[in-house]
Amino acid sequence: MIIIVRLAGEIGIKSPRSRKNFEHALINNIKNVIDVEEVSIDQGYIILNTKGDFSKLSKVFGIASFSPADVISFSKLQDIVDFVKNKYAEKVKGKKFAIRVRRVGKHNFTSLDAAKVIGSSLYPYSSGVDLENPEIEIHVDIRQDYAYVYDKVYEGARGLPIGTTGRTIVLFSGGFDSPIATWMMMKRGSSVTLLNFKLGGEVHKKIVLDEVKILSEWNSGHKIKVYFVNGIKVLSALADVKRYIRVVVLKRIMYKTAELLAKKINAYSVTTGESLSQVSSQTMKNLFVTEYGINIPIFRPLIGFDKEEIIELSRKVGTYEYSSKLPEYCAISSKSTTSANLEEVLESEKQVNIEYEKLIDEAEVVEV
Ligand SMILES: Nc1ncnc2c1ncn2[C@@H]1O[C@H](COP(=O)(O)OP(=O)(O)OP(=O)(O)O)[C@@H](O)[C@H]1O
Repeated sequence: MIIIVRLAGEIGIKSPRSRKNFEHALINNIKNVIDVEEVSIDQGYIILNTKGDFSKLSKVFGIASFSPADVISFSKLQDIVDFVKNKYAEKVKGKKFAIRVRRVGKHNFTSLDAAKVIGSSLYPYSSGVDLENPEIEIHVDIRQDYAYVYDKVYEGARGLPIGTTGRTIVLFSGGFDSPIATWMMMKRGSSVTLLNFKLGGEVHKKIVLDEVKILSEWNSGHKIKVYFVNGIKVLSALADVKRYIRVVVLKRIMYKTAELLAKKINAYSVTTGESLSQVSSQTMKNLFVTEYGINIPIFRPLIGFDKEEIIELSRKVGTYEYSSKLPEYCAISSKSTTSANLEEVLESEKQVNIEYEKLIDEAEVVEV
């Protein structure tokens, strides 16, 4: 079966060299998720020859849409008309239809001419033409001496192919936000490595891994590594830190651990699920204090999202069910200040004894 894959818009406007790299990465990613016997590139389309189930393409980033198609060669317009009539006369029975023609190459007819004759040949079998709301839409994409004919256009996930924009370390709590922040980075073509401060024992770990399993369906066949560090040990080291700044100090420890891990595995950013002022630790002032002195870009893809928007996305992505099971582990966040004092936080941090290298070395690493 032939499948036409349309590249997500942005890939099409890249320079020829980068476009080639993106196409190459996308083809490899596609091969990771479906059985491809043959592949070629044809003016903005990737053409796949596949035998198996192609539905997994809907979760491969970098694809705008895709269609199973017939490919026919022709020498005159009538050849196309005959093919479409043979294939669709039965299918348009009792239905309003539309013919959509796109044309590239030199021909002695225009796209409109082609649509008219193809349409006229099907008209007697149908309930008429409806260009606004057709019940069946037949597409004919004409090239020089061949054409793609199809009637289904499946939505792709858009974005950029995974693996094309660098690796990020995601601070992954397992709540609603960080899985969606992860998905947003994956959508922009990033490879992700997850870092979880395990605060709720095996229950916490299981929820995280269930979410990672869902996210890996969107990861174009690549594995996702999760580092579970001992969060309880970190919490106990914070016992003497004043309660109202404890959560800010904890977040700084998380950022620092993520920064160190990024350097170890050649990642170039840290991603979090923070959204401006969603909770007290996420006010602009507290984010400033939390990020102070951290020497790696911190990405917060959800910074401008409302909680409802994040939850809606989590239903679409598939993590909602698991995120909703996560109990509130950050009990220390109650009585937190919304305006931490930088000097006070830095001073308290000096009293906390954390061996960052050891935290990472002793982490349990699971690959999903
Ligand atoms: N236990 C944890 N392990 C790793 N990262 C964490 C942990 N807790 C919080 N984070 C990071 O800090 C961000 C903000 O967490 P916070 O608890 O303040 O808000 P939240 O709304 O509960 O976030 P989430 O919905 O992602 O759990 C999270 O999105 C995540 O990136």
